[in-house]
Amino acid sequence: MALMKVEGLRKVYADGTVGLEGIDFTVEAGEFIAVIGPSGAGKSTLLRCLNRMVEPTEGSIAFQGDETIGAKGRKLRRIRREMSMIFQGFNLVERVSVLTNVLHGRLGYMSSWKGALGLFAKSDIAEARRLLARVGLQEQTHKRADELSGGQQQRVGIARALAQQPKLILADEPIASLDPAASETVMSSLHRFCSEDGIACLCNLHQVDMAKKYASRIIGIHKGRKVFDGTPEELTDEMIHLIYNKAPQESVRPNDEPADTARKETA
Ligand SMILES: Nc1ncnc2c1ncn2[C@@H]1O[C@H](COP(=O)(O)OP(=O)(O)OP(=O)(O)O)[C@@H](O)[C@H]1O
Repeated sequence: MALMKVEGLRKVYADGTVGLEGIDFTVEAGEFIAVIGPSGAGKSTLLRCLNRMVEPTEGSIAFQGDETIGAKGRKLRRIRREMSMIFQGFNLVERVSVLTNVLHGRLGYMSSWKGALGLFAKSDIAEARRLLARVGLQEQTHKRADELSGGQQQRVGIARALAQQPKLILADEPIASLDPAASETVMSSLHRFCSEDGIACLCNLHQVDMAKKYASRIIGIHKGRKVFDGTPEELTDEMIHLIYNKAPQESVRPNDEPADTARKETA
């Protein structure tokens, strides 16, 4: 069984803007997938629909065999804690310590009153410290999050995501705010930890070179439609041009389904 199976995913925003149209793909356990496409293509909408931060309009998202669309209460909480999110703007609580930010990754496993009071278990604190050492930030443990550089803050974001013990990490342009050196550190850390822990990752990226370097599979989106799904080797210059410059229905298959993909989906 695939870790995630997305079928016919469609999102139309309240103002009528079509964010996604007929998206189908599967994610296998441990796969590292980059999602690329021009600004406004629907990359963020896709990731946010997968964990229901954005409510999909139509379609199906099966995560570990459970339908995510329509899930509520405990079921939604369980789905979300096994699907961590990493954000472009880090989304740390700036005024609290680095350690506490990592511990926030454990909130989905705690009762809401314990979480509100910050009553973390000793084992969670030990694990958060271990994760901070893993991302090379043990010396920053007690600093306020906003005292760290952007690259360091994103490594806290990675440690927080790992604290959730997820099966899937959704990373929405994790390096868009970082300089080249910090971008490399963040991408190599994210890739290494996912690989070591068998975590799948869907990573939105603007940088095609980074997608080719780190992902085993690349999904290309143009105007809300999937126009490419293949390996880095299959992502030719022609395909890159297609993803970034031409609407599939205009350029590849007039009056037909979204452009053919370099690889057929496996169920
Ligand atoms: N809340 C919203 N209401 C209406 N339209 C929206 C909303 N959020 C996004 N959109 C639109 O949906 C489309 C897809 O946007 P999305 O942010 O998913 O693209 P993206 O590929 O992530 O872009 P970028 O790379 O610039 O972040 C765009 O046309 C965008 O303007």
